[in-house]
Amino acid sequence: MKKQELVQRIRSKRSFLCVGLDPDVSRIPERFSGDVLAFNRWIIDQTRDLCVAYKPNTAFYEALGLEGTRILKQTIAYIGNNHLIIADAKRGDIGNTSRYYARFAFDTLGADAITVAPYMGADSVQPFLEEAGKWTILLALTSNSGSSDFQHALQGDTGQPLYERVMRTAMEWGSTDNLMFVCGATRAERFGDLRRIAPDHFFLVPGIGAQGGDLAAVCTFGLNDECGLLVNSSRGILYAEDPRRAALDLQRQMDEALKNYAPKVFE
Ligand SMILES: O=c1ccn([C@@H]2O[C@H](COP(=O)(O)O)[C@@H](O)[C@H]2O)c(=O)[nH]1
Repeated sequence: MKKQELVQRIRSKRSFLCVGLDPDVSRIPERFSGDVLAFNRWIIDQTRDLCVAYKPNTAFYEALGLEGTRILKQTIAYIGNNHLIIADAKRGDIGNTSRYYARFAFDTLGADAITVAPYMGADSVQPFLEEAGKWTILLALTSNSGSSDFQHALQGDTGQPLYERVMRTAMEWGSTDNLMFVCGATRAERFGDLRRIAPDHFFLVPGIGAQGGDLAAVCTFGLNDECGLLVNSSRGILYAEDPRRAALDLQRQMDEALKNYAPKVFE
């Protein structure tokens, strides 16, 4: 899905919600009898009109063995072509291996985007960026507490935090049409800075809901004239008493935020 199409979908749905599909068999309602695919289909049916993206985290499927890969592929097929599908796999290896990670995510699974770790540098990220019409979503400032171990560390030569160096360097590898950044909602105080570094790139923002991130602050400082945000919620929707209601609450907050902070999206 091209950026213009994504922005058009955000505009018409008045939503930049990404629903995380992280099925935990021990938390799926009993009536599904552990049938993960049936649960995923139900969640998708409940949320289709309220979100613009789905993000299955591959860990939850890999843990189910061969059957998990089948479920993931069928889930992606069930979503269809009208949503951006992000394989949250946080890959990255020597170039030759990254090429096969890309092939798995884009060709075997049918995803539109994949999350990638930047640690191994340019040649580890390039094979993902080379895939025409696909998105690479690079970890910049993650939502977990351990993100301060490395990502905030100031770089001796420039005095920039590492996440800034990652973003500025990667912006030379990719463009606003094939590269996004993961920026955690639990780091909302940094969103002004993140937006200054990358004014025109989309950010994938996990960390609201179960991790306690601040959606309002993310929107205030993170929205740009094309929206520029995909905000993810996984457990906060999947295991809510009423998943549709939980998604609708978020969509309404997003609609308000777009009107207040990004009215140009509608022009
Ligand atoms: O910095 C990051 C990067 C990825 N994630 C992933 O997003 C979802 C969040 O799930 P919630 O249940 O909404 O907390 C999950 O798949 C994480 O692995 C992240 O949280 N932070």
